[in-house]
Amino acid sequence: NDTSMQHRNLNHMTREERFSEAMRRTLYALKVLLPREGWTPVGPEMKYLARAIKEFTFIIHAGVFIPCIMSYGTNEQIAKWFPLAADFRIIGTYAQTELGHGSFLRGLETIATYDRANQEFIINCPKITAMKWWPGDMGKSANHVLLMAELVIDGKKYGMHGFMVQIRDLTTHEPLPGVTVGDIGAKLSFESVDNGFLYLQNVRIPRENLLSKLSEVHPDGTYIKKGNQRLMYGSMVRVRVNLIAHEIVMPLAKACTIAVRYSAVRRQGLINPSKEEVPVLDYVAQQHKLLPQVATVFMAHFAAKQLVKMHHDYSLEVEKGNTSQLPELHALSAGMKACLSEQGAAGAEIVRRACGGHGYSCGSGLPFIVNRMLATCTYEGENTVMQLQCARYLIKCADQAKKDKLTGSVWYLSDFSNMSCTAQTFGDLQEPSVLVKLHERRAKCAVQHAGKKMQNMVKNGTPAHDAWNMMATLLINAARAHIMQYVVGTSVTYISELSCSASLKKILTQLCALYALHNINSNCGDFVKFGCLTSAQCDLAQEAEFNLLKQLRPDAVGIVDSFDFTDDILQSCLGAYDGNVYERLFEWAKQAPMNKTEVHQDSYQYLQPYLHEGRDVLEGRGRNSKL
Ligand SMILES: CC/C=C\C/C=C\C/C=C\C/C=C\C/C=C\CCCC(=O)SCCNC(=O)CCNC(=O)[C@H](O)C(C)(C)COP(=O)(O)OP(=O)(O)OC[C@H]1O[C@@H](n2cnc3c(N)ncnc32)[C@H](O)[C@@H]1OP(=O)(O)O
Ligand SMILES: Cc1cc2nc3c(=O)[nH]c(=O)nc-3n(C[C@H](O)[C@H](O)[C@H](O)COP(=O)(O)OP(=O)(O)OC[C@H]3O[C@@H](n4cnc5c(N)ncnc54)[C@H](O)[C@@H]3O)c2cc1C
Repeated sequence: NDTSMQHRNLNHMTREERFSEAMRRTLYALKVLLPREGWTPVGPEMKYLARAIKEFTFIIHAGVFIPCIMSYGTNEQIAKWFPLAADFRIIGTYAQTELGHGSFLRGLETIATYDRANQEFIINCPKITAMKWWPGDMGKSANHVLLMAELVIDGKKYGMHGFMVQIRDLTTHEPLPGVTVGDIGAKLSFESVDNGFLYLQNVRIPRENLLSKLSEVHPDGTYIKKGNQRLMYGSMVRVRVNLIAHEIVMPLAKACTIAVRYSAVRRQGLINPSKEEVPVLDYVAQQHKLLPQVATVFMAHFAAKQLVKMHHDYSLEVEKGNTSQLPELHALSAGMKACLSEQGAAGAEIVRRACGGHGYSCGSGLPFIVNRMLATCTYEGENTVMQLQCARYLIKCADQAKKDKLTGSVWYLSDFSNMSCTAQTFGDLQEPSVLVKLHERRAKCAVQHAGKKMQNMVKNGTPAHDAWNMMATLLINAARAHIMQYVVGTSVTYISELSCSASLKKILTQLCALYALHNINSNCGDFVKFGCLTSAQCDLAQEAEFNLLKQLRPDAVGIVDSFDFTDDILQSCLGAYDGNVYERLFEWAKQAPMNKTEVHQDSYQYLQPYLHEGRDVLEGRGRNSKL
């Protein structure tokens, strides 16, 4: 209810207005509303902030830069930089991606050369492709960057390391000498974020600015490794784990809220010719578009909670020096981020499209969500690259499963029990245990299939790297299958262990079954090819899904209302709680800057001569046109 937090109509603002408004609101929220003592930008408050603010700034500062200080800094470095960053007295970003490289980190070209005489690192972008490009908050906001660069000592390369580099003056905010920095221009979304470019030429930083938890450089230039170097990639794992809730589950929940509420209000056409026009939500085709996406919100939420817990447990182990869980966590977080962002972004577009013309209006609030979710498929690890990382781990585990009993998320790869499906009715296929088994079997077969294909190619003389490249599509499918079985399995377990009312558990169980069946029906080729289901059972699976749509239809609005988004955060004429869609759309349109005058003078000057000629002809004064 604080008017300082109320969103003005973003669509009627320029990009620069949105940039400064987002910064105003974010700082107001962080520095005025939150209790000063005790909170940190990576604490639970961020979840509520991210929920309450439609466009906030400092996502990378809070979600990546600060956690990196904690992950890569020594205790002294954390003590120096964390308080400054947590209190926004320095603003940072995570500068890793370059104009020429984003996925292949070993190809990054920015160099940090150690200058023993002065005990400094000299930072250079040797050519244009080495320029840092994309980091959020970097164009105009950040005055520091956590720069990921190749460490070089006496001509020898030591790989990517993290360096704290100040890029702007803390008094004037002007770029420092050797620093060329700015905004990369208009993007598909994130209008309020100043993703930036950064060209560094002979910028000197103290030796102490190498974040040295995992490695350090002594004054004489001696390089010391201090831990598992793969932890250097740890910040990316954390962001992949965290962004699922913030950037996939929550936006999809907003989109579903808008689309389901609108579909309950919008009457269009007849089902029974003798009755009145129906709400489009009564069309099974509409239910088939919307309700599986509502189910995805819940299942992705449950699976993400499990992944966050796994990451938390892993972090405690790393503190004790045990990094044994890292390979599985990397594979799972990479696969989950890729597959759920793919599903979420596609799902948001499906529900937007289900709202017809008004879904194409920015007044619906849906284009904002769809465009922003599209970015989740690219940042923090491009999806294809992440799915292949996940597949790399699965293929290794499948080989190991031939001799060892596997545990963790890949345990099913060493499950050689009879997994044939005996379902005779569509009710059998709504059983959670049956759905879990089906997904495990499909995933196991998909991984083995990809592995077998590559082995056969190598046996026939194909180099392993070429076999990998040629089978990439099968490997990506295996990664998707693995994640789907993980999401279904963790969700079934989570719901079964949830202490809640029987009626709520019934709805959640139905949603879980709907998610699993929708996945089966969307990938039935795999389920038949791998012998998981017969063709007749595939028919039953479709029947089972349609039956669940019918069962869930009466509760559809109640379910999305449970996401509890305010009208202010939805910013949607279609999804407002009162359902007054048409009045809201009309009011919204009238506020458009285009309508601040009845005649748009700038364009009228071009039209005027022709209009006056038309007027004269119609009033009998003008000459007939040549046409
Ligand atoms: C007010 C604010 C309010 C709210 C904010 C708060 C919170 C918000 C929450 C989150 C933020 C939300 C949104 C953020 C928005 C935008 C953020 C975007 C930021 C970015 O995009 S940062 C840049 C991201 N870039 C990448 O992800 C690069 C991807 N590429 C790579 O990771 C690597 O290049 C690679 C893995 C593809 C290949 O690396 P490589 O060549 O070195 O490795 P190999 O493939 O040869 O494998 C070697 C070996 O290493 C293992 N490995 C690889 N990666 C990892 C890892 N990350 N962890 C552990 N192990 C890893 C791999 O498995 C191999 O092992 P093996 O045993 O040899 O098989
Ligand atoms: C909104 C947004 C915010 C961002 N914020 C940040 C940030 O704060 N900090 C930061 O450092 N970066 C940031 N990024 C950059 C982001 O991390 C990179 O865009 C991402 O890692 C992909 O790298 P790239 O763009 O260079 O694509 P490339 O790596 O060039 O990939 C291009 C395409 O090639 C294909 N491809 C690449 N490698 C392979 C492979 N091994 N196998 C098969 N196909 C492959 C894929 O289809 C891929 O889409 C942001 C990006 C966006 C869009």
